[in-house]
Amino acid sequence: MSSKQVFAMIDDWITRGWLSQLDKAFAVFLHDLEPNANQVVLWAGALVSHQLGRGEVYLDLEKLCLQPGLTLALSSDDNENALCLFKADSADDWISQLKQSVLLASGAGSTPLVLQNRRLYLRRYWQYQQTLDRQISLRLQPVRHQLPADFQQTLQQLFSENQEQPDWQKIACVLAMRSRFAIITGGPGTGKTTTLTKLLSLLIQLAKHETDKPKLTILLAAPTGKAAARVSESIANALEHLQMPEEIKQQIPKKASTLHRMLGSRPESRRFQHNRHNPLLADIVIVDEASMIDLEMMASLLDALPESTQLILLGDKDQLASVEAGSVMGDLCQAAEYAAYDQATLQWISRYSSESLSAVDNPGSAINQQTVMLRYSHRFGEHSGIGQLARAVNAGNVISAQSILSDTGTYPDLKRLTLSDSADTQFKQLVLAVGDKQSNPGYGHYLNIIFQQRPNDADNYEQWALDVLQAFDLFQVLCALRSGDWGVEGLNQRIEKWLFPEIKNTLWYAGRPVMITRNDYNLGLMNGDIGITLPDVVGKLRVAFPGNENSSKIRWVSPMRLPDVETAFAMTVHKSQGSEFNHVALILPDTRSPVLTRELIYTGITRAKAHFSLLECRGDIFAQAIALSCK
Ligand SMILES: Nc1ncnc2c1ncn2[C@@H]1O[C@H](COP(=O)(O)OP(=O)(O)OP(=O)(O)O)[C@@H](O)[C@H]1O
Repeated sequence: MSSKQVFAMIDDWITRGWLSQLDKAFAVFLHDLEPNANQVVLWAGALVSHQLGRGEVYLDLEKLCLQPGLTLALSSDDNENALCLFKADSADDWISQLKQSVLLASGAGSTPLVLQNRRLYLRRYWQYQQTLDRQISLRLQPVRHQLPADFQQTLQQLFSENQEQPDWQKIACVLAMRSRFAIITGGPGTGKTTTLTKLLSLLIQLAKHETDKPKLTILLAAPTGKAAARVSESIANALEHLQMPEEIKQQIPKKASTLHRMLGSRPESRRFQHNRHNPLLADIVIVDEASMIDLEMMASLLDALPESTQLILLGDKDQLASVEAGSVMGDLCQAAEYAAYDQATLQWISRYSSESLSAVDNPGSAINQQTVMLRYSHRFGEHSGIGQLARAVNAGNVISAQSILSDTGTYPDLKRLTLSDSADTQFKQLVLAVGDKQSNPGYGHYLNIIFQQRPNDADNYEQWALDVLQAFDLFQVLCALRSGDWGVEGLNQRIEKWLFPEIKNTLWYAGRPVMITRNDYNLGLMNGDIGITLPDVVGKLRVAFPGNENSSKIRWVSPMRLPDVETAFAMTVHKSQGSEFNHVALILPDTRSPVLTRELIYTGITRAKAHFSLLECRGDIFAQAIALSCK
């Protein structure tokens, strides 16, 4: 096939919606670099770019030849003919043709493509992966071969009230004392923050014992402002309930910053102020909501850490991966549920925690040895429909998930609605509901506060705005897609009309919630931050954003200074990561889509703290989504 024919086929794929102009542009770029490049190189370029666009950092050639439709997540059912091109070849055929090109190397160099273990990368992403592998493996070496004699007693005291058997929280602490890398994963309310607080108190005591260091430098971060605010709140809560000496409590950080702020972001640049030449000064760095971190950000973080810094990652491995390329947390936590510990790890656990775990037939990787999965949700007990539903979805158990959803007698925190059309009245009622924290709130609640509780005096303005922001957080409509009647765009238009029928041709109005869609370093507003448009003391519209992570003061911004925002009555599940709402209404579209996966449904459900409503236009989409996993 000539290059002209390849580009004609790529155009056909673009028409089908399978590839983008960006993917073609990358193939054209390769062709410009090597005009004689064979067709495999051009296709490989377009497909690596396509995979990156859907969050995959490499193209798996083996999988491509076996299951092209699935590997590339192509949306149509009639893709067989178009894909026979790939099925005819084996991965070895692809590799031997790729290796003839000057555009590809199997490691160091400057070629745009890198082939490693039958995986094809863009060089930049291969480098990120190298940084990640190297920096993590450095930290996996044990730094302690034994712990002080009185350590066990301190540990027993800290965990004396825990009822779980085995006590995974205790095991997580013991393992994290061994080396400079640890992962603590678990669903919502499994005690990640509580465990972290206890772990930090142990590490502070240990450092005092080992080095008599007066104070450890501990940094706490999360990928978004909202996630940083949540972890700060959880740590403050945990510290309130834990018994430990005041001098230790004082060393535990109470405020998290965003990763961007911690690393020192620079306007209009992907690079950070902190890197290997200007490392962060920290003994311990903790990152919460680590499932939201993409490969580039994780590589930047690791690049900025001195070798001696201990890194602790917390998060829920079963949540959706970041929107950007690379499901780092999911990859690092592979097989975490099997607790595939080797003999050395089992001995360490039993020696210091007195927990005895059974040996497994196939012990896992070095990363597995430093990973602990917390399994018992202290927030969603056995009677919580949200907890039960999340577990069934996560296990891919369609029958159980369906029956939990239908059993509203047993689980009053769940609701399931089948929508007749886009103007369904039940949906409208749910959105308009006033409710309050206890009953199912809709958007009527925050609007009541705006229009009925607006203070007459300037003194109470700040508090009123805080109340509005908190009330808006009680309810959120989530959806899977951006476009279409059931995507962010269609839903935002409809909900706006329902709530503000009198508003016409006006972009800005009192009550409009907006989400930032692009980092604005000058204003200190990050992609995903949400603000509400409110009239200020003299009636002029301004947008109220919660204070940044180190302050609880409202940040008032003029709408004129916010070019990159969109209305936020509905947001994608992806954008909702790191946030929680009392009531979540998850709307599934009326057509199948490769983005509708088990991880998306699980993430949507677990954003709900007290009430979860599933809104469907077609009965089969929920079951199909649960059956499809990103893993
Ligand atoms: N072992 C335990 N026994 C009893 N209650 C616990 C235990 N561990 C945690 N909790 C309680 O469960 C609740 C959730 O704990 P925590 O905030 O640590 O969980 P998390 O996994 O960090 O939650 P999130 O997913 O929201 O970040 C808190 O009220 C905490 O006090």
